[in-house]
Amino acid sequence: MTAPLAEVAASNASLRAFLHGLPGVDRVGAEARAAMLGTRSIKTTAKKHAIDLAIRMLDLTTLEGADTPGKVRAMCAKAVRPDPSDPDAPSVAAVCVYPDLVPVAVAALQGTGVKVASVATAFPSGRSSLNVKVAETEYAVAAGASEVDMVIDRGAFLAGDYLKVYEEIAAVKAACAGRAHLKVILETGELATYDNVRRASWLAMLAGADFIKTSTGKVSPAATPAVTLIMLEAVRGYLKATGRRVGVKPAGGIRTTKDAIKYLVLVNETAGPDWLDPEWFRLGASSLLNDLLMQRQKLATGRYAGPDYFTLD
Ligand SMILES: O=C[C@H](O)COP(=O)(O)O
Repeated sequence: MTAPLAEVAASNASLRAFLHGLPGVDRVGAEARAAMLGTRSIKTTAKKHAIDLAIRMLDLTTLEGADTPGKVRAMCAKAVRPDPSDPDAPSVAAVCVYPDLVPVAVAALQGTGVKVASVATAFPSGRSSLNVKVAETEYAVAAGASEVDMVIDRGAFLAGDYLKVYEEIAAVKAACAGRAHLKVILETGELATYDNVRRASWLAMLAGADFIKTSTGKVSPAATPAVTLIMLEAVRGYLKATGRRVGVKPAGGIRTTKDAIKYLVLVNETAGPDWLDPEWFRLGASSLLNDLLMQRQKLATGRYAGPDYFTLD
């Protein structure tokens, strides 16, 4: 980190000065660029590659109060071998579950290479004490989660208490103890402005985020191309300023292959092709995988399998 950036978190005033000194987002320009990139068509040969890449980048997610060990085990089986009729179909990157289901997912995925991500820090609201948030993170990591998806304290952020948000992220990062990657969920649907999305992205990265993630999937709007564009610009700028690469994860409401491919185009054109890797880009989704598999099979055979061919997402 350059010297001035290292000093940014010395106080709330210095954080505020830095974050409010970032260039303002041109809302109309960002939305127009995201929309324009969304209309790019790609060749059929590239489409097969894009679908496989999207599967490899997928954080297959279930975050429901009604989740059961059986549901998580079934999801893990699907994560490893999404299409039982095609051994060449790639596995997803990770499954994402609530902390108490981490042991179930870890047992089911042992030796497969599919990672286990746990939400933490009083997901989705983030309303609890720091002690509880840190304890929940420690619990998930001790249970074997190799990725932690935390939420920021949006109340503190919107009240201008940037230092509180920074210190919380840093404490959760410390609780990951070098054993888990930290994804920081900004919950962009609650941040009110694109300028705030840019500020929250930088704040999370300064505090140690390995990934910045758009949304919990519990708030509308969730991921949008324009918000993701702003976050991709932020990670590109942060790499330039510090030499450290941070990943990006749009999540929530991504349900179709068409949408997934739009995000891949956005990554390629905004952050650059170095981010086109599951190490640096993920798609968080509970019900995208079946559409990717159906489109994949359509490309291979020329026809769609019936909608009930694949097990339910
Ligand atoms: O992190 C992922 C999201 O919670 C999934 O949201 P979704 O159910 O809208 O796909």
